[in-house]
Amino acid sequence: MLIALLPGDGIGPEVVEQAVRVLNVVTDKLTYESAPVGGAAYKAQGHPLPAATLDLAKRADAILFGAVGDPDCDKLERHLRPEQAILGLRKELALFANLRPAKLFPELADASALRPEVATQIDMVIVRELNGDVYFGEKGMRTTASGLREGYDIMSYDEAEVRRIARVGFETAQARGGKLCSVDKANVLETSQLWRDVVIEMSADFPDVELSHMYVDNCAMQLVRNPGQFDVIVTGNLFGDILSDQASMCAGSIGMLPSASLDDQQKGLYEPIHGSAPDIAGQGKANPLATILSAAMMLRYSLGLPDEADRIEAAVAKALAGGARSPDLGGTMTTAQMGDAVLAAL
Ligand SMILES: NC(=O)c1ccc[n+]([C@@H]2O[C@H](COP(=O)([O-])OP(=O)(O)OC[C@H]3O[C@@H](n4cnc5c(N)ncnc54)[C@H](O)[C@@H]3O)[C@@H](O)[C@H]2O)c1
Ligand SMILES: CC(C)[C@H](C(=O)O)[C@@H](O)C(=O)O
Ligand SMILES: [Mg+2]
Repeated sequence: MLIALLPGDGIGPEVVEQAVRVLNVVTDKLTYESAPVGGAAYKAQGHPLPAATLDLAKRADAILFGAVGDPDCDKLERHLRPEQAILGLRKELALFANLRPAKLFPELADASALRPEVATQIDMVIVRELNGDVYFGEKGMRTTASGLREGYDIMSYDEAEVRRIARVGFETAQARGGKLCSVDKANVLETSQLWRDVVIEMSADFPDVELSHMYVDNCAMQLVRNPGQFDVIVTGNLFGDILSDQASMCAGSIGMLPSASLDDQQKGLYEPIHGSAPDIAGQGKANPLATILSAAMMLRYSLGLPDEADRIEAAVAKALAGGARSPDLGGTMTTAQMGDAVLAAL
């Protein structure tokens, strides 16, 4: 099976390297092809998502992605910025369902920003819509009648978009604890009112799922107050982006959270939820566990290798139990040493 490796920028290549080392030990069924993406691709080829990179992503059985983002590129026209590469891949491949599991490894209770007795309750999946919302609406800069510069980004969802992600939310809840919390801002936004109406309509097909609704500002607060109340959260693109970074820190570190971005078949892109972390890039300080756990999700969701996925996840737990800690977890181990610790625990 062909894996497209898209390491990207900053710490992306550093963490992907460790994930490949781990994959190579658990299975010999994979072949790899790499391609530049993001700022690296812009600098080499003049575009953040070159045609050959997109073609590889389409041909591959699954994609393992690092991160994109480069401060050198922040002043480029938007369509040339590194971030357009990940947005383009998600859209071109119709990867609309982003699963971001946030679970506290018990050994990391002291790394969480929350009190240990609160943090240990965290075991949730955030199901984030990935192809719509304010991310993909009409946007631009214009001048108002009074001569002021004005930026605008249109937020919208149509009912079919809401239905397909809500279905993933309900089904994810069915396979877990049976609780789904739909997060929106229906008290202010029409986009959210439609979201809520459609989710309620769909709940008739899932009588076994206990559905609740929460405004996003309250959800941000509840994630810190009592994260154990959540089983599955389903939400839009922007709210899901923000809430998942917050959930990551409740669960110990942004360097711990993996993700799967799925289409309606088996195809998936797998990446840590964090970015290219320019502040620590090239220093061996990046925690590779989010990417290693993303590789495990890839084995499970796209490649039909659940036992190998279990093996990786167990090795990560064992490495943490054995004291493996990168700086974000309060330790001093390098990126490669964290990879070594997982390999030793396999
Ligand atoms: N999917 C993606 O490729 C993706 C995701 C988020 C941000 N970005 C991009 O990354 C760049 C930097 O963004 P940012 O600083 O807001 O977010 P970031 O996630 O890159 O970093 C935020 C903070 O978390 C730390 N951090 C992140 N990952 C870590 C890891 N694995 N181990 C240890 N510490 C880690 C960083 O050092 C930094 O202090 C921007 O260009 C942004 O657009 C890309
Ligand atoms: C880099 C950016 C476009 C991206 C997003 O907003 O989706 C990132 O923050 C993420 O969480 O994957
Ligand atoms: Mg994000």
